[in-house]
Amino acid sequence: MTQVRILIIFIATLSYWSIHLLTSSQAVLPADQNIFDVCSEIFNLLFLLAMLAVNISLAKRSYDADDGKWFFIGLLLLLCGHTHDLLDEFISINPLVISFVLENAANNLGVLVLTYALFKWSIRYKGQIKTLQEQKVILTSVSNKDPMTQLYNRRFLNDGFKKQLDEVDFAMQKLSLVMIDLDNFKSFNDSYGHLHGDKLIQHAAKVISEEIREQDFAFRYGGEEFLVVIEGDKSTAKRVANRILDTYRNSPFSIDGNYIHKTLSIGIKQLSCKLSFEESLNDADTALYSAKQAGRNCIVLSGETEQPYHYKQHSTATLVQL
Ligand SMILES: Nc1nc2c(ncn2[C@@H]2O[C@H](COP(=O)(O)OP(=O)(O)OP(=O)(O)O)[C@@H](O)[C@H]2O)c(=O)[nH]1
Repeated sequence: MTQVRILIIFIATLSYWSIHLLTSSQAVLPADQNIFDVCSEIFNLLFLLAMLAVNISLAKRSYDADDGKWFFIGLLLLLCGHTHDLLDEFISINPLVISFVLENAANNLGVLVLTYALFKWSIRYKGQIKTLQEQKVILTSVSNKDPMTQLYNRRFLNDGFKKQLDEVDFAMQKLSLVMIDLDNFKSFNDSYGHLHGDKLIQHAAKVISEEIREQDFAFRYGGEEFLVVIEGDKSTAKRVANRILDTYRNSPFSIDGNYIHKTLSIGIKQLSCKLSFEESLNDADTALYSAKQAGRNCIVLSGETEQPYHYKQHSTATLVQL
């Protein structure tokens, strides 16, 4: 809508000055061309009145009152000047100083005020665009993030992130997928309730965000499942995964003063040009499944020995303890 308004004002201003220049060139014509001057002045006046009407009608809608005021004053001044021009064809206005003020001062001041109004408007318009751009950034970030954990969501993974990965040459840049799942989360939920379950998911997300580096991306992949895309090969990914597992296990998390024993299972797959992203994701998921099968609380690297790397041997599968 604002663009349309700017276009209307621009075309109107351009037409006005084109007509004005064309008609004022008639001044060099002999006096018997007076009828032409009168017609052109009437045309100018009608044109200014039309612009005033547009201005008033815009002011009645959402048009900014301050900008509208300056456009209005500018147009009124021009109207004054041109009314004088028209009257000048029929009567001689005395004293001369009034004639001079009316014609020159009103016209020139009118142009000045209109220029000021346009300048002011363009600055405000630029400001509005900047605000809109900032709002767009905020909205994009909100729609890319999971509201519960503030990690990236699956929509961003599927829509934006995968497209970026298409352009990566995996021979040059090493990237790895780290799939993380909270162990025995169902029994935790059953024992402590969903609200505490949500808190534990948020806690895990916090640990993950704190343990990865700036260049890595963490997603909430499912309910209690996370995906981290690590910049680096599988051994770098393993180091980061180890850190996450270590910190998560040892981080304090208690309910009603009772310490909660908690662990994670992790599957790792390095991305390569031989496999699609989906296939690599599948492999990471399979590695995660192997980690679960191996008794949880461990890390499995896909495609290697499939032997789980146990951060610390944990004999029991029931990891929720008071
Ligand atoms: N509180 C809470 N629970 C969730 C959320 N999303 C999924 N869940 C629950 O997470 C549980 C996942 O259970 P399972 O898939 O059986 O996994 P698990 O119990 O962790 O077992 P393993 O993965 O084999 O260790 C289900 O009971 C879901 O209802 C969530 O946002 N909040």
